[in-house]
Amino acid sequence: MSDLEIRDIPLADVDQMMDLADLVFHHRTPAEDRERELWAARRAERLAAYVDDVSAGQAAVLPMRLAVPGAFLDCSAITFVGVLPTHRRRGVLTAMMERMLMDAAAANRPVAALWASQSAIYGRYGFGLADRAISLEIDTSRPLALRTEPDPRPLRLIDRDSAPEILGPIHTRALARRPGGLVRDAEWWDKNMLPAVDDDDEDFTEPRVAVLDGEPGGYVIYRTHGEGTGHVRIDDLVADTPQVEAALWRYLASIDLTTKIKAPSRPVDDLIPHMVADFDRVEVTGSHGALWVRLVDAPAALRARSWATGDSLVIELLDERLPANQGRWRLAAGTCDRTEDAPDLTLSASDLGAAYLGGTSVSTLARIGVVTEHTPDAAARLDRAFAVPLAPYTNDDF
Ligand SMILES: CC(=O)SCCNC(=O)CCNC(=O)[C@H](O)C(C)(C)COP(=O)(O)OP(=O)(O)OC[C@H]1O[C@@H](n2cnc3c(N)ncnc32)[C@H](O)[C@@H]1OP(=O)(O)O
Repeated sequence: MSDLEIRDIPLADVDQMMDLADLVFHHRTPAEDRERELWAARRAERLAAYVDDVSAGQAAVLPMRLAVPGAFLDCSAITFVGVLPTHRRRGVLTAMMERMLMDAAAANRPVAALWASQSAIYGRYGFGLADRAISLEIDTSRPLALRTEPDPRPLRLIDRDSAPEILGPIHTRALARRPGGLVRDAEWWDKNMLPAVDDDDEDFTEPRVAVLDGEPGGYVIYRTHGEGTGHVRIDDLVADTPQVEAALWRYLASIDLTTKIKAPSRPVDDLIPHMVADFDRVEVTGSHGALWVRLVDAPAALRARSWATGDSLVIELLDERLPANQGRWRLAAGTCDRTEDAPDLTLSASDLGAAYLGGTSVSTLARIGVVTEHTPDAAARLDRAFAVPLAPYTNDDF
């Protein structure tokens, strides 16, 4: 291997990061998205990998807080990963990842998380796919009857500038109920509600924001497209109660000159497929992987997480990249202690990352042979302890 050195990227060079991102992702970022990405790059910890003095790769880490079951944890949110096509498969990403995980540990962030461009990349670094999302389409060409009585209070449309103040508290309450989301500050709301270019290149309006005020309350951020047979596309929909959620869906379904709602990202346990009186009106059109999670300080992350049973069991954690995690741990509510006791099950860092938010069944991982049970029912016991009332879900782009 040639000489490889990791250096910090100075603030003055963030523009070049956008250029490298465009090069490796084969696109040209439109001006309005570029502004948002520059904002993210400026607030990030930025690093470049130099090979023989050539800047061959980059990555960035946003210090964020991740909602995990029963707690919020400091998290290295990894993004902007790219390596020049001329320098691929020579260990550049591996060197950057080692540095980012080391930095996360030094900064006392118990977890790291990312959105992967390809599933094949990050398991080797101890990341596991911790949640998924589904996409839905709802036929609204006729009135949509709901089985849940909608909250009768009126909605109002608000200015995007009011979003942090009004939507922020509703979003924060939702994070406490459902793991997988990231804490948003005022700047996040501001930058992430800029018009974005649509994946399907359709001509959507700017985001509209409808709110049901109070507690319980809720909001929906959506865009509309077309006339007559146009549709509504949901960017974000959050409600404190199923009744508020029903009120938001009823509102969206009744917007004139539209015949369809498209929801590209909803939780896997979303209520709307069950809420509609006629199930045929809702079609689940897809499912995609969302957040990949890595326990950087596994004992700290496991102690912080809520535990749904009074059980206690021993895991043998395989984690060669972060040896402080490696070995046997006795787990119980609020407890993760080193032990010499025989393990109930053996699992890898990436499988623990996948299971940590409660969105991946350890029993399934045992059935496919990647988690090893040493005592009967051990995987099911860990599943019961990791159980969460609402499936993890991530709708934060970073
Ligand atoms: C969080 C994010 O930002 S996701 C965005 C990631 N970026 C992209 O997808 C942009 C396009 N791709 C790239 O820039 C690069 O190919 C990267 C970043 C994916 C990989 O960078 P590289 O420097 O080539 O990775 P590196 O050489 O360290 O590879 C380490 C290992 O991962 C494997 N690997 C790397 N990328 C891939 C891939 N896309 N698919 C399968 N395996 C991969 C390598 O084969 C290697 O395996 P080995 O350890 O068994 O030999």
